[in-house]
Amino acid sequence: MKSSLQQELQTTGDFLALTRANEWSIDSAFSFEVSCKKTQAKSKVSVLDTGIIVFEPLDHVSSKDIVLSCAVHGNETAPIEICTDLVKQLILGELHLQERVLFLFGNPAAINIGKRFVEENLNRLFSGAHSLPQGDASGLINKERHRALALENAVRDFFTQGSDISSERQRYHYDLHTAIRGSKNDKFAVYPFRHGQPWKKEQLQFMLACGVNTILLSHSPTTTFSYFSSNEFGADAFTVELGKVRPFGENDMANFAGVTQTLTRFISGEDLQLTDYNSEDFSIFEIYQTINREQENFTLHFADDVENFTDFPQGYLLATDGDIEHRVKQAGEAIIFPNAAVAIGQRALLTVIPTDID
Ligand SMILES: O=C(O)CCC(=O)N[C@@H](CCC(=O)O)C(=O)O
Ligand SMILES: [Zn+2]
Repeated sequence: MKSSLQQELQTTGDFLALTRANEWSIDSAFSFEVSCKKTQAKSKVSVLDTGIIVFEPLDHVSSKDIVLSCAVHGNETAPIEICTDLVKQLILGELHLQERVLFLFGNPAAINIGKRFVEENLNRLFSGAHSLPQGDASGLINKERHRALALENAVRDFFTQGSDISSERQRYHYDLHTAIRGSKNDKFAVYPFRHGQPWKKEQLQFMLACGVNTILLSHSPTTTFSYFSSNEFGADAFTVELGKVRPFGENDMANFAGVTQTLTRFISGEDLQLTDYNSEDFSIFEIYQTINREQENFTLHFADDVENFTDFPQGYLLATDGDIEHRVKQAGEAIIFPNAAVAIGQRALLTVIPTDID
């Protein structure tokens, strides 16, 4: 017998509503079949937990396992709207499903309060960090830590089950975010550390098709979600920043048409219409300084409305952390993700310098 959750979901396709109504878990998982109204292809839809839903083609063998995540930070609404819309189209049979897709709505309770997180920043809890004491949250067992573990398990199961279907598969994880500040480059992506493996031009071409022409290359392991999937499962993974944090309904979705269109084509197996790689199409940076807040008394020495990718002269004092001064070391060094209010021990600022991948 269908549960009321299932009935509601199959009628409305509104997975965000189900997710928001169940902040940390649902009573029991459920699954059902849908047929695409255009192609008649059948898919299996499995709701594994709140905010965790898998779509799997039933009529053909797929070759890609795609993870699309949003709301790892609860107030980053544009990605939530994009994923909600894709999920709705799939549930209502309006979009052909070619590949296996796992959608994750990371932090439903944080969505409900319109905040980045409830107790602890979820995107600092992956690769097992949920089980380690860290920063001023040392020793805490909170719901975000449980959620990080649940999300890790969902990704692990999804990729592992894919390998049972066929051996030659490609894995992807695009973790969709928005930046707290405005950015000179409105859409950009963090390419997690690849431990010396080459940066993939084809992935940058995919980003470009999404309207993302600015890439930050990371040179060290992090506890972010995209690094987890890249490092542990060999997925092509990015943290993708789509504009600036705004409340639901205030996003200019036309600004994200490239992302929506490219993700739609990707999951439905249409030609992605990627252009040939041309370095001039991109602004590529490498992460140069990672400045953590280590002291109670941490100050940034620029205004709150200074945008991401603003550069400062060599020697400029960017931040003081107690007695420690953090200054610009190189001409062209620019700031990303400044946030003086992070927990002690966490990243308060990145700097980047221009580079290329040739
Ligand atoms: O704008 C900001 O300050 C933060 C936006 C955001 O949530 N960014 C991610 C980036 C993750 C990564 O480095 O891959 C984060 O800080 O978690
Ligand atoms: Zn975010």
